[in-house]
Amino acid sequence: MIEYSKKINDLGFTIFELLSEALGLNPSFLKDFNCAEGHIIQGHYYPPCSGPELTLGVSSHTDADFITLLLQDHIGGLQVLHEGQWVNVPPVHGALVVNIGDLLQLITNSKFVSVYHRVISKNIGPRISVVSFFVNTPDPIKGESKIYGPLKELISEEIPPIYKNFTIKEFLDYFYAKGLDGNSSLEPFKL
Ligand SMILES: O=C(O)CCC(=O)C(=O)O
Ligand SMILES: [Fe+2]
Repeated sequence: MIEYSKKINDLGFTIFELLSEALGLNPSFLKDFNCAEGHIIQGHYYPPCSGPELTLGVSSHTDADFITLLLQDHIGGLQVLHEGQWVNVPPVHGALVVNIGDLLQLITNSKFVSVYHRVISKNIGPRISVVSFFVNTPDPIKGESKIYGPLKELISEEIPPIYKNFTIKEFLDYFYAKGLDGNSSLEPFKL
């Protein structure tokens, strides 16, 4: 697990470099902005379900982070919302899914958009997935919480900010209080 975590960390840094370049910024920009500072790894276990049409593995949501790197096994079940339709994300051996999270949407002023996804239930399994969230968390000792908002490099008179400045604590408190209810965590942070 430690080896996996190190590799995912390095991959995350590379993806942040590519995303920074895609935004026309210095490759180290998003990393220097502490986007990869907190790395949370979760293991999910989905037992086989006798009535899969009656429930979901994980309900529709967007991730409350900058990016997510997701490893799913051969069972499948992950779906993304594309043009109003749920589309299967078939498992590809050795491949990771990269999702944009809400925090990247906020700081890029919606240049990158977080993706709604869910996991359907199946009567086969169990299904196992390992999910790595790149997020900045409040300092556990000092309690300090970084302030984020649309990057000044990406806003101008023609492209005004869509979101207000917020602390990571405010954002995460709202996300955890709201739960995965299918609504966007971005609403209260809109200007
Ligand atoms: O298990 C999966 O494939 C996805 C889980 C997920 O979306 C999440 O933990 O945020
Ligand atoms: Fe998710």
